[in-house]
Amino acid sequence: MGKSNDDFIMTIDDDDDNIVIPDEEKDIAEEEEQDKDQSKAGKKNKKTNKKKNQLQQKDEDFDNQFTFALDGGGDVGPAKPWDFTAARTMLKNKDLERTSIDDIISKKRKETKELKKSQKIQDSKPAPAENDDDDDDENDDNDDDEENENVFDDDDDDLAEDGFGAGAKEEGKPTDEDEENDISEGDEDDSATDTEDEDQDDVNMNNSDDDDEEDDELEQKRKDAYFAPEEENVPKEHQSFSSMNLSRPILKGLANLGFIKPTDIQARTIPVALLGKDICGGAVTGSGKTAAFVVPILERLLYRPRQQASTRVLILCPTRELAAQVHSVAVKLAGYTDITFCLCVGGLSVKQQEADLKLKPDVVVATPGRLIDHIRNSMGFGLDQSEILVMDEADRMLEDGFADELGEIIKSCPKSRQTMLFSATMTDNVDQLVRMSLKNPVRLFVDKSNQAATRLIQEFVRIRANRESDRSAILLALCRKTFKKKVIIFFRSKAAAHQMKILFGLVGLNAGELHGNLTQEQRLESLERFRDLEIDYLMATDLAARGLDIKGIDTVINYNMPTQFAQYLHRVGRTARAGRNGRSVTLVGEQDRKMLKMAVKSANSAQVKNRVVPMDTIQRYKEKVESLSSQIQEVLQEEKEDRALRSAEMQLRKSENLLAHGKEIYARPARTWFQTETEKKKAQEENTPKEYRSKKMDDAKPVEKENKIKRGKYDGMSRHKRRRVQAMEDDEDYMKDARKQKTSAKKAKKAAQPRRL
Ligand SMILES: Nc1ncnc2c1ncn2[C@@H]1O[C@H](COP(=O)(O)OP(=O)(O)OP(=O)(O)O)[C@@H](O)[C@H]1O
Repeated sequence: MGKSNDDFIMTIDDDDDNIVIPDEEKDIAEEEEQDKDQSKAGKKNKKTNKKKNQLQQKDEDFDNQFTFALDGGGDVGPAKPWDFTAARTMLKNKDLERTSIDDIISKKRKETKELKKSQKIQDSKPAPAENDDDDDDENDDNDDDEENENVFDDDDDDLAEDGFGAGAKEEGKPTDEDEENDISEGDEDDSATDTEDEDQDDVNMNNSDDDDEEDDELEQKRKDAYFAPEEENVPKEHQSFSSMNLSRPILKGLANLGFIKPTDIQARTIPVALLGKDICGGAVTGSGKTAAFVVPILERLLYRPRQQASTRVLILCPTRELAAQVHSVAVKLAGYTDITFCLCVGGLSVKQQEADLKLKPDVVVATPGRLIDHIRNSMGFGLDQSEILVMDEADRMLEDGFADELGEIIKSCPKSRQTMLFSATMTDNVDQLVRMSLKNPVRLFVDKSNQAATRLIQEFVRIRANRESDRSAILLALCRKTFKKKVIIFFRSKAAAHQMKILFGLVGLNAGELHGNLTQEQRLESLERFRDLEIDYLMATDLAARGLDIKGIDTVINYNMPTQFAQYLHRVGRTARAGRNGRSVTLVGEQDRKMLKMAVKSANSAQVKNRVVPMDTIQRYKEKVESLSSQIQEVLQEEKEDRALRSAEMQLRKSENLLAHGKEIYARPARTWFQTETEKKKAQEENTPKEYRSKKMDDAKPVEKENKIKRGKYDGMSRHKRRRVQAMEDDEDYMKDARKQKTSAKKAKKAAQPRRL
């Protein structure tokens, strides 16, 4: 039956060997002590343990084999390599009070406790012990903690019992054999044994490989013609930054961040980028791509003519937070130079940015939307002097929502510029790169594409088809018992992230949130509080999936498996960064099987684990969640009312402002956008891109050839459909690659076998 699923199922021994979760290693007695009261003393205790664990873990979980750990690399940088100082100075509405969901939640908790107390007092007749327990289960945190003690034991026992599944054993089926079949299906392709089954499998695969081969050859020819040959352009392997001919101020900036030895992507990118070549770069998450493009930019800028200030470099990022982070790292690296920067992202004061742009900063770090706003509406700002264009998370930029904006930005840059693209999931698809207008780029792919970091343990918790309603209970159980700090949890929607934050708050877990429904101030604050260990859990949407670098995130939990494999890699890439250990836990539904297979296939078997949450634990937490559902609704309602009140206040202010300064306000020129209102609306409604695009192209004459977006095959599809199709194509490509690798390995193996005479 191909490969057994032993490699995949986590046994208790495996667990001991491979899983280092400090909280689980504590004495049960110590846990009892800590869990019994969550009052002040308990919290203090938790903090001390938290610190102890941090210190202990610092030494234990760092991978000394990692390329840039030899000199202390990943571990010696400052605790806060970035901050949001620049972003904070540009916050709008600083004086406006905002809703504090935490206040509403703690008020609700207090009310519940008081209600419970008064019920007990009123009840003159002592309740039978059993009822008392039930009552406490629903409302009392301390008793809930006692449940956890049992749960700790349960969890340890049950980790290996079921082949793959939450509480599958309790359901009585499927049998272990069924489980093995399911999992080995996915594993078979990786098996090294020469079983008949596998040979059959190979025959099937080879058929499709034959079909693919012709296409591949053509594609390969196109690539050979398009890309600059790498060997010619990479002068040599660099073991240190000083061997790269970098100037002293840059070396000092690097040392200041604790960067002593370049990472692989830095060693390969910096020399090529210094030659002014276009670059298409890919390396796993957390491998130092930011410095790989910032360092050569700074070095080149040191030699800029200084007579006349102009904006020479543009760095584009898909999210505001990532842009703020890149800006902050760049400013720190340039700490010993006179290079100037400006952060241009949505959600922050346009006026302040306009003022900064007037000074013609050397480098602008921006999100596309706000940048276009400035190109159109900020007097005197343009990109006609730009010499370098960088697109971080470039593959994301090519997706819908960005593609049109990108075309507009590229149109504003001179053709002679240097262009560099980076992403952990970068592809070398020629069509895409032509669209990004790269010229004869050097392809610098350091790691095997579509892989997670080597120090990442990927766990999966199965959610059976009829048990989808268990998700919140499972998440709560995992967080109460096992993953207690530095956990980022990804959700598909803002509403789900918000509701879970409320649920966590109601059970006394310290959680924050990061998604698009928050004000920019709240978003920055959440990230900083999470970075500074003030909150243990960050409930996030994919807004936080790419690029964010928070030192020491222990665990990434995917409440839902993302629908694209690349997105999965970016999410789990928030941990196990810069050579450190990390763990991801993904709740996998029946519909996610394909994605699960891809994750398993792309990892070493030692990296992949199965986690089982016992059925009785799930049941207990489910009851808890259900008992809190009305309170969640009340909190949401209160929040809604508060928001309505605030919005009314804002309207009032606005009207007062209009009355007082109406003339001045109406005299200002209206801000324009590169699309007409109708076009914008149309694009937002995500409909018929073909009509929209062709109209825009006709309007914008003369249009540079490079901006003509040829995407005939997606024409007429809705945005969602197109994204789905593109994601499926990406995934197909990945599977194709995997099959190809396997076939060539097999061919090589056969070729290596001694031939009969
Ligand atoms: N040469 C170096 N020595 C030590 N640490 C480094 C070095 N280069 C980068 N780092 C650290 O590695 C971490 C990851 O870097 P960075 O955020 O640039 O990764 P990335 O490859 O861009 O990740 P992602 O794909 O998630 O965006 C950061 O904390 C950074 O400070």
